[in-house]
Formats: sequence, structure tokens, C-alpha cells
Amino acid sequence: MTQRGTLGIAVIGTGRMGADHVRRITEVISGARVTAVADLDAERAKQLAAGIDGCTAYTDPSAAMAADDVDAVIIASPGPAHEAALLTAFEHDLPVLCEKPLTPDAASALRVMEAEQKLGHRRVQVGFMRRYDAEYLKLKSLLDSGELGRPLMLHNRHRNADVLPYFTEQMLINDSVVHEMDVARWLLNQEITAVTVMKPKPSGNAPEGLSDPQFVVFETDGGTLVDVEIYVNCRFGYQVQAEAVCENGTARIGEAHGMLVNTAGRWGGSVAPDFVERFVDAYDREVQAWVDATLRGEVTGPSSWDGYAAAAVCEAGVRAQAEGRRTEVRLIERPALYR
Ligand SMILES: NC(=O)c1ccc[n+]([C@@H]2O[C@H](COP(=O)([O-])OP(=O)(O)OC[C@H]3O[C@@H](n4cnc5c(N)ncnc54)[C@H](O)[C@@H]3O)[C@@H](O)[C@H]2O)c1
Ligand SMILES: O[C@H]1[C@H](O)[C@@H](O)[C@H](O)[C@@H](O)[C@H]1O
Repeated sequence: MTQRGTLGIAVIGTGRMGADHVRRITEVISGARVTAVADLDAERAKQLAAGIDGCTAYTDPSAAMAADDVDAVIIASPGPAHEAALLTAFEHDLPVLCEKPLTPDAASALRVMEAEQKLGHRRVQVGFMRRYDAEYLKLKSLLDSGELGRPLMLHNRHRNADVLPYFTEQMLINDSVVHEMDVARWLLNQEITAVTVMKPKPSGNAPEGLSDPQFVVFETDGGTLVDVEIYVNCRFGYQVQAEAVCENGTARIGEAHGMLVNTAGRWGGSVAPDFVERFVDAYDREVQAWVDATLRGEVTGPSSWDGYAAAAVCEAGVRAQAEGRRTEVRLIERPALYR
């Protein structure tokens, strides 16, 4: 610990999410402080570090993780850079909160799990923050209580106002639908066994080369059907909704937020502009839970196994999307460390 009872954290990748986590650790949560930031963009890291007492800027993530005042790591670089950062964190036996996706494909996720198993203990929490959202937590506890009976179907809507120009068809699955892969597995306590992707005629708002929206269906080993409407250029705001249809009732989350206003012959509320606003409390709770567990010497939350399972479903999803046919998901047997 760099200071008594305070975790010194290195944040790797200081773009949108990394910078937001730095702000959160510095201003919102307790028990931790940012002692290092690393970004390939030296200027970006330097600017962020300049505002924080005792924080050093690096361009090399390995140098940041080797620093004496670093006790734990948040990885917020792009998905393809996660494997290398995770393996370096393991070399220093550091606890890690790794933004989703754990890695972009199943083979690299398997390598990460193998390296973690060699350490002999769990080190990774994956940043599937919806598991910390108040509404998702309520839905999970209702489903787990059995009050509604067995879940038959789970309908999901995932809408972003827009995405950056480099957003690809594959990212629709790997960056966006990956959240529904995780929440479906978590809410239902089931594994996803097959994926089908269908595409309506694209929206006029979709950029050239991106077929948007898409409709994704998961089959599960418990016989529940899960569908996801993913629409990343809906223009009107950020919306994430889920409805569980069970034997004895249904439960829906993500419908309304904030104040309801009546005016000029209309009524209504507002739609969050982006995930940073919609899930602010979930991100806060996620990072605080990670810091608290780390200070207790524990690792909780979504594991590398969850990251691997999602990566395997993503791989099947990308194939289903490209080939236009139902694609099965194959998982290895769950290693003892993750049972
Ligand atoms: N949980 C969520 O809701 C959520 C939301 C957005 C992004 N994310 C995830 O967070 C991660 C970052 O996304 P973002 O939107 O902040 O991206 P971004 O492009 O805004 O930022 C990424 C930063 O990482 C830096 N970088 C690139 N390669 C690096 C490397 N090898 N080492 C160190 N730094 C490197 C870039 O220079 C950039 O500053 C991704 O894994 C993404 O999927 C999660
Ligand atoms: O990386 C982002 C992020 O994960 C958001 O939570 C999701 O809604 C977006 O679709 C995705 O592009």
C-alpha cells in the first residue's frame, strides 16, 4: 500500500473510459488513489497526471505496473491490447480490473486464464458493469428468488445515439452485444450455446459499410431464448432495456429515468445521452467493490471465465453475422479456479 490502507492504482489507457475511471477514483470512491497513468499517447497521459498529486505519467504500461507505488491496475486500453497488459500485471501479481472485453477472442482469453491459473489464485475482475446497476441487480434477485417461475425468454434492447466512424460490424457484436452476452449468462445462470444474427434493411442513419440495426438471438443450455436488438445509430439517445418473460410473470427494466414532465399537451421524461451517464452509478459501484475486495485481499465480480465465455460467444456471433447462419458456441470445461 502506498499510503496506510490506500490502494495505489495504475490506469492503463487514458481515453474516454480510462479518464473517467481516474476521475472516479480521485473524486468519488474511497480507499484508493491514482499513482500512475499510462497511454501510448504521451501527451494525454501527461495532461491527466498533471492534475493529480503523486501521479506519474508513462507511455509504457509495463513501466507503470513495475512502479513501487502501484498496488493494483485498471486496464482501459482497447480490447486488442488487454492480453499483453493482463500478462504483465500477472508478472507483478497485481489485482486487475480489466474493462470489457477481457480479450477480443476465445484463444487469447484462454491464454489469460491459463496464466492466471499458473498464479494459483484469481487476479481479474472484468468490467461488466451492468452487474452493478441497481435495476439489473433487482431483476437478478427477482429471477433468483424463483417467484416468477422459470425464465422462458429474455428480450433486450441496446441503443446508442451514434458511434465513432471506426466502428465496424464486428464491434457491434464484440463491443456492444458483449454486454448482453454477460448479463444473459449472469441473470439466467446459464451458458449460451448458439448464436443467430439477422439484419433488417439498414437505417438511413447507418454509415456506409455498417449494417445497423441488427437482431441477435442466443440459445442457452437451460432452454431460454434471448434476443437483442442492437442499434448503434438510433440518434435519440442511449437506451438499454431488458424484459424477462417467465412462467408466472414478466419483469422489465430500463424503461424510464428521472423526472416526468407534463407541458404543452405532451408528457415525458428524458433519455440519457450516453453510457457514461446511464451507468454512472454502476461504474461507481463496480470500481468501489473492486477496491474494497482488493483491500480485503479478495477477488470478486465477473471473472476471467466470464470474460472467456463472452469472448467465445462473440466469436460465434461474428461468424453467425458474416455467414448468415446459426452458429454453435463451444466452451472448454470450466477450470477449478473459476467454479
Ligand atoms: N464498460 C463500458 O460500458 C465501456 C464503455 C466504453 C468503453 N469500454 C471499454 O474500455 C476500453 C477503452 O475504451 P475507450 O472508449 O476509453 O477507448 P478510447 O479510444 O477512448 O481510449 C483508449 C486509450 O488507450 C490508449 N492506448 C491504445 N493502445 C494502448 C496500449 N497498448 N497501452 C496503453 N494505452 C493504449 C489510446 O491512446 C487511448 O488513449 C475498451 O476495452 C472498451 O471496450 C467499456
Ligand atoms: O464500448 C461501448 C460500451 O461498452 C457501451 O456500454 C455500449 O453501449 C456501446 O455499444 C459500446 O460501443
